[in-house]
Amino acid sequence: MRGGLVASARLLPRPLVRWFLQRRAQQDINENMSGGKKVKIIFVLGGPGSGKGTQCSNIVEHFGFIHLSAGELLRAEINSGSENGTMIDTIIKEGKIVPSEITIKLLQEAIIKGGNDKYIIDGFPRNEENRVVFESVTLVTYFQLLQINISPEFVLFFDCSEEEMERRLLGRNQGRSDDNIETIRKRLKVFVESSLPVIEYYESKGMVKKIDATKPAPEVFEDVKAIFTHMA
Ligand SMILES: Nc1ncnc2c1ncn2[C@@H]1O[C@H](COP(=O)(O)OP(=O)(O)OP(=O)(O)O)[C@@H](O)[C@H]1O
Ligand SMILES: O=c1ccn([C@@H]2O[C@H](COP(=O)(O)O)[C@@H](O)[C@H]2O)c(=O)[nH]1
Ligand SMILES: [Mg+2]
Repeated sequence: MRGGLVASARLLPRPLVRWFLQRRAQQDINENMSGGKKVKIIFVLGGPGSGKGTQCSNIVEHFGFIHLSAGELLRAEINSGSENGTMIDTIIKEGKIVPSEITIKLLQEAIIKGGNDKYIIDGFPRNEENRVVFESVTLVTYFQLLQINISPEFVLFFDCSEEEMERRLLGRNQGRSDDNIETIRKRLKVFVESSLPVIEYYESKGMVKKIDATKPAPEVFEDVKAIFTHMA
């Protein structure tokens, strides 16, 4: 049967075959991950300590999304004793960005395992390369490698002053190896230099919903709630 299909496909023009395979693969991704529904992805971005994790927990509780924190996935990878663990640990302590292929593999696995149709991805994409690679996921499917597009519904941006973020991180007290003043300063610099351009990119496409994150957490959630209530 498969041999017959391959033979028939060879008789068709290549662009047509490619288009057909790409459509089938995209349908398969959507169906495998969500029982036939289109998978919704929302990126939650903001500087270190802006309150992404805090608000994502609220979103999960009220709106039934699965929360994937790229930083948490990387910390779990370190703790699992994986061969990349030491390298990831060093990068996090330096406040730098882990290579895209590592983070994206962890995110893809978590999305497929999640089996849900709504995901909030917290703290990713961290730079332009993360964004471009994630939006063009490469899959081995049917006869060849295919590029499949996964783009977010919108980007939730927690806008917070550096002073406030630094104060919050120094008081977080969760035993994180990067919550020390040297690493915090490096993370703030990397945020401005590498992560803000990603937010600007999505802003230029009209996809950013900006929230004033300097306010107390319950007030921030009121603003978040308004956005998610409208999208439901
Ligand atoms: N609106 C807020 N006002 C005051 N403190 C807050 C607010 N939101 C979160 N916090 C506190 O600030 C600290 C950092 O919050 P959180 O972990 O949610 O930030 P984050 O953006 O996920 O940071 P990171 O990028 O480092 O993971 C936590 O101790 C949290 O309790
Ligand atoms: O996409 C990502 C996300 C995170 N990192 C690294 O992890 C730390 C901590 O991330 P949080 O989102 O603050 O939990 C971050 O400073 C990076 O070093 C990453 O490289 N790529
Ligand atoms: Mg966080």
